[in-house]
Amino acid sequence: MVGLDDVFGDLFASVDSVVLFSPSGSYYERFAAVDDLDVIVVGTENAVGAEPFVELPLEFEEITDRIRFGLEGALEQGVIEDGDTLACATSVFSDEIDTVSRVRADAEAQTGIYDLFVKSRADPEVVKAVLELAIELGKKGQKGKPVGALFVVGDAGKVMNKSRPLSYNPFEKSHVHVGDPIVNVMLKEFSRLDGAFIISDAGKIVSAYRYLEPSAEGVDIPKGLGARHMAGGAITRDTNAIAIVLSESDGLVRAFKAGELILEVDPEAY
Ligand SMILES: Nc1ncnc2c1ncn2[C@@H]1O[C@H](COP(=O)(O)OP(=O)(O)OP(=O)(O)O)[C@@H](O)[C@H]1O
Ligand SMILES: [Mn+2]
Repeated sequence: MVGLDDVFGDLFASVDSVVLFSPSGSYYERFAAVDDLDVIVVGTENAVGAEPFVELPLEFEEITDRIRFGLEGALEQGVIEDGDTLACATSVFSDEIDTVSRVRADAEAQTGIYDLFVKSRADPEVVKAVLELAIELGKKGQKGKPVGALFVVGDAGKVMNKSRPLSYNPFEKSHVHVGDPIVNVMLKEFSRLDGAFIISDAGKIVSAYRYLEPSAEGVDIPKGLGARHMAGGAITRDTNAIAIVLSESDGLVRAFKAGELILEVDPEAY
């Protein structure tokens, strides 16, 4: 195996920082002990008490999403710089770190996936809860049948002004919040019905059954997506809300912000 270290060593030669994705404590300690090495930890929680730490809103199954999100967050937090070369160490096949990717941080290529959570008007926990709900709904369907759903999160007053009721609002006088298990059951139940759910910055369910009437001018969403996605995308251009859409037809969960598609995940992968 002579020379193998040299060849694979190129992967981490002269990197600016090492980015560890959800390392175990002992794994992290080994890196932290190396002199003059910038180590950044990325994960859904800071189990190793690392500094700097970049929080992931969910454990992206796709390694490219995971790394992209982590690096966008690290750029936003100023712990790496545009053009830095990074060795990103993550797990693909097991719970342990088994893969290293050499990646250059590119501020130009930002997808906005980090901003979606952290820089949205809505509380990141709320965005996370809605995304998880949409993924769960996509995975299981409703009573075994695929369902679609549209959640508009944040800037609820303005969203209400740009929409109208399709039916009586079951959340009219209630003060319930997304993330509460009982509320999630209700949301799943109501997802069979038409229209959008409107959720406030703090996660309060403001309304179900809303028909969105945003101006679709200047909205650039991929061709082939229908009215639900168009309405969801467009409302995020017209307001400071974000939209999380579960497609009944292709089963994917998509997130829109500022009129653009930011994130696409396959619930089956979670
Ligand atoms: N403007 C709107 N506001 C709220 N909900 C809407 C709006 N337009 C469509 N919908 C909802 O989306 C549902 C599906 O519509 P459509 O098939 O055109 O959308 P789609 O983008 O193709 O979504 P899917 O991938 O789930 O089929 C409608 O039955 C309706 O409940
Ligand atoms: Mn459709």
